[in-house]
Amino acid sequence: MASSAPCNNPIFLSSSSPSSSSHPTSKSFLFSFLKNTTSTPTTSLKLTHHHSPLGHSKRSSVITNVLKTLDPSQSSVLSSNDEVESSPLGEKPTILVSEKLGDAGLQVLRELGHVECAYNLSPEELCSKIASFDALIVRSGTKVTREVFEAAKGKLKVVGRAGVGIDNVDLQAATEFGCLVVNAPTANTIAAAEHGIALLAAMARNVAQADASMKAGKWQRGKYVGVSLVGKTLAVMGFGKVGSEVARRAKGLGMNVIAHDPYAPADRARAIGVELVSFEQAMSSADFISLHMPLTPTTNKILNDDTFAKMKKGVRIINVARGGVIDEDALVRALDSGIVAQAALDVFTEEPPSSDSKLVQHENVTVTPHLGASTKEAQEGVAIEIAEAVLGALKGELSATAVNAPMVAPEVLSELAPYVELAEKLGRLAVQLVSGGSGIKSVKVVYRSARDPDDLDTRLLRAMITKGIIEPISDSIINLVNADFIAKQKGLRISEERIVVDSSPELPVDSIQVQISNVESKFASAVSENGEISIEGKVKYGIPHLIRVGSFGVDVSLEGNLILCRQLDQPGMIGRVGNILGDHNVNVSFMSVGRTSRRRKAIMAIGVDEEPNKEALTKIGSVPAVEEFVFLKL
Ligand SMILES: NC(=O)c1ccc[n+]([C@@H]2O[C@H](COP(=O)([O-])OP(=O)(O)OC[C@H]3O[C@@H](n4cnc5c(N)ncnc54)[C@H](O)[C@@H]3O)[C@@H](O)[C@H]2O)c1
Ligand SMILES: O=C(O)[C@H](O)COP(=O)(O)O
Repeated sequence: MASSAPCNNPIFLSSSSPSSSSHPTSKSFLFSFLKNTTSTPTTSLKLTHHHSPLGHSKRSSVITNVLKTLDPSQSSVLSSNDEVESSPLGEKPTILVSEKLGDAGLQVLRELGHVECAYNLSPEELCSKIASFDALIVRSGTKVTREVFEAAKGKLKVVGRAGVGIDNVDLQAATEFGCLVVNAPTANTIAAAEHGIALLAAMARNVAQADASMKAGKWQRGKYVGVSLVGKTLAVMGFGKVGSEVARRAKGLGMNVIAHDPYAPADRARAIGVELVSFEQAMSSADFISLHMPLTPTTNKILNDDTFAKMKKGVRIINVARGGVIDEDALVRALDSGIVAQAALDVFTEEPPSSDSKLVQHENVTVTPHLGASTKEAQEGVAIEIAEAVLGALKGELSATAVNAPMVAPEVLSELAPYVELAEKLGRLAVQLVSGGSGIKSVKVVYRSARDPDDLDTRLLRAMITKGIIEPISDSIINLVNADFIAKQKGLRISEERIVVDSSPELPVDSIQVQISNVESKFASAVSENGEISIEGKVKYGIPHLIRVGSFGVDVSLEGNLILCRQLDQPGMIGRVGNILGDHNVNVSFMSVGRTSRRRKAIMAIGVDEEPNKEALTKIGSVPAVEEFVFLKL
């Protein structure tokens, strides 16, 4: 008899605007739900929140729907009003803040969570603490490595990066461990852009060097003659949020601004009078180069000996992005040779850099200790932005900044919520129909819908089917963050087919069919003519129903548990099986009979509230007309 593993971890459901893509400037929305855990009971949940694109009541109902689908007993923990009562075992989520965060953000966090601020932790100290926390909030100084996720032992649900760059978080490890990563991508944009401009102007006029000289008692007017900005060409490398704000300001200073960004829309550049150019063109024509791209494998050391060699002699470099985008040794060489006249750097490959760093000590280099985001305004803004994102993820709200979860638009999520339960239950049922020794390798999901195949976002449904299939047969906890990864890791290939059918286009999905091929079934009748285990379900009146098993049509709501029984179609069968269940105090909730033709083979699908004991099941099996049966937990 198959049984389902307890679902004891958060389920993250995420969403974003339909136009969202991996482009960093796209607006995206995360919808997540912290499901009760066996060890960490239901959290007190509050549904007032700030920037959700869904109206409050609509959001609540979506969340409630998804809650119901995941665990009907949980639906009562949410109401449309502010603070919702905890379950009797309820406790607040625990949040570790490992770097200085603005007070306003801490206040927001403390309203709903237990917050511990522990700064300057060594990697070992972080690892030893992390297993007690549901969420971790960091800035750029904390390395959230694979070891941290391992040490968290499944407890850590969200990492919040209070800022933009997530290069200090091991995203792959986070995804593998089903941990959501959110960032605060907008609140420090202006601060970073202003710092870039401050460095540009300070460098051009030798402000830092002149200041140090005067403080050393000197008066060196001749030594610190600068260069003018007006009319000079500035190449903005990375035309995202910060880059475009720098460009806008540089235009105001009378500079000729060009930009290189393979992903930036030309109309945005045109709108502020910036010409988008190739990398080579930017390198060869700029008097000033300002870096504003993320640190990725592609941008790592993107400025190196080769690229410096292509620059105009006497070029000036500004970096408020990430130290790693410059080969720092190559920069020292370029400064020494005069290719680069000056550099102004806020960020370094290693932070803090060593005190004898040739780069930091270079007389033509102006440095600041990663201060780009460090204005009072930006820090308060970032703190609030990340506090909201983390709490949103923990308490089941739409959140704007998921970094490692697939995005599904909120309106799509709202539509799909009832199908989420159906998808998971079909996965859960299908896997229980596979006989013990069979390894599942290939699953096909067929969505029947009146809509055009391009008009149906199935990622959420696929994740839930994966969850339903994998969780009962492994100790993996599946959520939207890690579903595809774990499926791949387990060698499970999930393919999808969308069939346009003549039904209501109002409904996103008419029915979902799950087929598992190349396996044996413990219930032979679940095998279709094509030789695969096949079950199909649909949502009726908001409730998931099983409508087909193999080639037998049935109609039973997917609630409680299910007995599938194939028998010779003859009178009295419902009564006999019903009596056995009744004698063993098992309540029948639904019953449906599907048959091939009169008095031939039939399938009884019986919904039961309780799990029948072994004796009851043996008695059902010994009813002479019963040819096979299976008990399935939903
Ligand atoms: N110094 C600081 O304190 C500070 C503050 C904020 C942001 N930052 C850093 O600034 C950078 C930009 O931040 P943002 O908020 O503008 O991010 P963003 O995501 O809005 O913009 C980054 C842009 O870089 C582009 N890009 C990606 N790869 C590129 C490549 N190979 N060549 C050219 N462009 C490329 C992207 O298309 C995007 O438009 C990030 O590295 C961030 O970490 C630093
Ligand atoms: O990526 C960022 O947001 C900036 O580099 C800011 O980093 P910080 O939070 O460590 O100041």
